[in-house]
Amino acid sequence: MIEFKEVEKRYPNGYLALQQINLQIEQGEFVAIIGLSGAGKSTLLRCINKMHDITGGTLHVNDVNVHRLKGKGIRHLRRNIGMIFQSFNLVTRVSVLQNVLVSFVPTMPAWRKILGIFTKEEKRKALMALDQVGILDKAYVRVDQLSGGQQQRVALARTLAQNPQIILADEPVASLDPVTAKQVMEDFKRINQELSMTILINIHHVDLALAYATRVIGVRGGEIVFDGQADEINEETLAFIYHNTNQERGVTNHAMEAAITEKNSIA
Ligand SMILES: Nc1ncnc2c1ncn2[C@@H]1O[C@H](COP(=O)(O)OP(=O)(O)OP(=O)(O)O)[C@@H](O)[C@H]1O
Repeated sequence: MIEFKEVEKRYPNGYLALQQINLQIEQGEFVAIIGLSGAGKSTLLRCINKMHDITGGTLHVNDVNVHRLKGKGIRHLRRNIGMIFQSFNLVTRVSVLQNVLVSFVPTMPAWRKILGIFTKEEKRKALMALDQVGILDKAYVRVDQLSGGQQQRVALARTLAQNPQIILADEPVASLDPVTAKQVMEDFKRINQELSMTILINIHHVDLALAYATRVIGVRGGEIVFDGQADEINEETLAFIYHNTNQERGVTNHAMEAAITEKNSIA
């Protein structure tokens, strides 16, 4: 379980990015975090694996107080929490399999790290992870020969090979075309359902958030302003989450209507 209690995050320059965050996420949930750019979605996600340190309140992951962790404790936490980025973060000049095998490096003895030797079992697990995301046939292809969607699947396989309990995905489909974005969301959904991994996904595509996640958290100005089931979301709640005094209301409403129409067509 991930548990935020009265969490605050103030950046060193004094900017208060998160305040009064109270949240409980049970193992196996599929949560989408939505909100305007700058609302605090990435900050919220990155506090969970201690990429950012909270500056107030408490944050526990499976009863471990994240703020207190140091060195080995942080490495252990991150072995249990996979992270997926918009930019895939792959080494594009080597093979798909080599990229997935990288997930074992943190737990390998130093001599194997230096020589780059992987065991049969590690290779088997890496190939299984590629199979889980449907790109086993690409195992020996160089990453730079794959499409964006396939590259995001490699990133997902690399995370799966590490067998985490939680996957944090920061805008994983932002750079993909709509069809590929849906395929990647399907991968997340399948992994969530079949492996009971908790998935937390930051996403700008409200339509995809509503179609695939079971729970939606709306962040506005560093605070949680909505927390409920995807099917509880309507135009009014979206207007509240996406309320921005600097934006033309008409434009915002148009975007929301489009999102709801799209959600209904996906569902
Ligand atoms: N290192 C930092 N130092 C100071 N302020 C920061 C830092 N990182 C983020 N911020 C600010 O904190 C606020 C929240 O940023 P965050 O990246 O969490 O928003 P977001 O909702 O994920 O936005 P986006 O959807 O554009 O990625 C923003 O106003 C941002 O400018």
